[in-house]
Amino acid sequence: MPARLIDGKQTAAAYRERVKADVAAFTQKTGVTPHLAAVVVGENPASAVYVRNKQRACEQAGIGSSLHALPESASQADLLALVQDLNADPAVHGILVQLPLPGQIDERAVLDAVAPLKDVDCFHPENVGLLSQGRPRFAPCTPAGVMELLAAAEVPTASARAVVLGRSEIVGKPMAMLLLARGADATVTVCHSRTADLAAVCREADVLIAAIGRAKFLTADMVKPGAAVIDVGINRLPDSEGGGLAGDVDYDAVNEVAGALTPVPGGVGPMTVAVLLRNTLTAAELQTAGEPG
Ligand SMILES: Nc1nc(=O)c2c([nH]1)NC[C@@H]1CN(c3ccc(C(=O)N[C@@H](CCC(=O)O)C(=O)O)cc3)C=[N+]21
Ligand SMILES: [Mg+2]
Repeated sequence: MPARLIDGKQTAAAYRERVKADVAAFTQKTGVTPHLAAVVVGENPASAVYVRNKQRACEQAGIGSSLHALPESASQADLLALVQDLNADPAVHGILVQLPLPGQIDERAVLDAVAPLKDVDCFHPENVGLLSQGRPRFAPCTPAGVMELLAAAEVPTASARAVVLGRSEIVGKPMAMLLLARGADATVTVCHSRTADLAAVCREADVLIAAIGRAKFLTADMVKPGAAVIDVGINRLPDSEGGGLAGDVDYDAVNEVAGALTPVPGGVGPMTVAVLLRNTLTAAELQTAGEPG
């Protein structure tokens, strides 16, 4: 019995329509157009695709965007100077420094330099702190996108055992925070590549979030029959395996065991972009006098 498809494209489209209406109302009231500055360093082809998707989504939502590209050889000082300029520019509300960065640059130092009120990724320690205290300024894009998908698919979290597979700063850890938050009330286990009996731990999950960055890693024997499985993976397969995009989930096999399942592409990815739009409006509201903080 195949799993129920959780359609990220459809959920993201409805979410983006709501953001578009809120942006229009904000701009109408304040005369301010929210603006996202995207910073890209080097020639990473995946980054170029994602940043282009984000800019297109901005335009469709009435949000301005600009692309700030530095060469692969850029120094950390060059990048920090650019971030400082964007921090100081009142016309820029959101700043997104597309990861990964080239090896000569310390990602943590750069992400720490983004003004907390413009940190639409929710990567800055201040914003991660607010998130962990249950009073988030911004929703971490991918984890909040996952929560929207669970809600849209009417997957209950309050009574659920949730297992997060992966402990990254971008997904795993903030994902656990959102599932634990009052209102979501899940009972959360975070596991990772060093977890013993990983398959047994994953099989305990009613809600299983795969975010480890390894193509088709989550196999059917790791899924409790009927569980909801959310695939955060965005792995580019080598041409020898047919190329294209694969998730962290072995989709065809898990599809026969799970109760609900997100596809890759068409699942979490579009939601990540949609939440980024919401965060950019939030940033504009926070930085526009007279708007509720
Ligand atoms: N500062 C920063 N913030 C990020 O949020 C961030 C980042 N760096 N670096 C890379 C990852 C990856 N990421 C994706 C966003 C959208 C799709 C997306 O739209 N995916 C489409 C398919 C797109 C395609 O065709 O490749 C889908 O899954 O349906 C994927 C991946 C955000 N990231
Ligand atoms: Mg690096």
